[in-house]
Amino acid sequence: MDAARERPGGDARVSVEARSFPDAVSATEADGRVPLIAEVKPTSPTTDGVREDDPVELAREMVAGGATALSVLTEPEHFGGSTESLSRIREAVDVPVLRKDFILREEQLDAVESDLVLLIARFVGDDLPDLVAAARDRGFQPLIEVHTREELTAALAAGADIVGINNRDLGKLEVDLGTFEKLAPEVPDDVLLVAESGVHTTEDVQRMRMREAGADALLVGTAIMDGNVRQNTRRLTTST
Ligand SMILES: O=C(O)c1ccccc1NCC(=O)[C@H](O)[C@H](O)COP(=O)(O)O
Repeated sequence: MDAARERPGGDARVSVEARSFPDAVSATEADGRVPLIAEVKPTSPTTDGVREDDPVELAREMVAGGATALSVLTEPEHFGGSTESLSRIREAVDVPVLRKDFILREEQLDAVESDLVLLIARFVGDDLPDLVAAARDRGFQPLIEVHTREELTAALAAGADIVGINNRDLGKLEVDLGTFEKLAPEVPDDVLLVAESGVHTTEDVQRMRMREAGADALLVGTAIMDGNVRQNTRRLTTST
């Protein structure tokens, strides 16, 4: 995390007019589709190779496939992302866009505009309440990512209203869909709940959306980036 902490912020404080993620989720539900955040992830520590397509084209295909929102990696070293890709994508689509990165310092929020920003409880620790406030002050909708009960407690104490439960253990890099099933019942009903990572099949979608687990939305990267992006997105968004 030392390298992530060193990464620069922006030249000036940003002020965002965010596209509402909760409204986009409600509209997707009303349309009879599965609310899905499709992730533009050119590569990752657990993926072979790099997807070299223009990220804007990938993003447009995801939206054409029915994605409710997009997640765009801006981390350059391990995920092949950039703030420039995010800006171009947000310009090209009209759905909410999540900035996916390892944000550790307030100034890093100013590197680029987006509608949502990811804050990972595991990495920000005691700084979570201040970063949530700093993100909201700028107009961002913070999506707070957790993987354990302790992190969920910290997220709720920090006032989280959008929580992502990551099925991937970012220490061991192992994925277990049971993580979401275990923690989801402890999330209050008024919190918008996102199931992250490890969703590949329509059965996985249904598993995360089942009554007990109850994901309001899913965040999917690998299963969408691997092959025809539009078809992959459509398959998952129509698997009701
Ligand atoms: O995706 C990785 O390999 C990874 C490795 C180390 C830290 C984070 C990582 N991914 C971040 C994510 O949470 C996922 O990109 C996202 O939830 C989508 O997951 P998936 O659908 O399993 O690609």
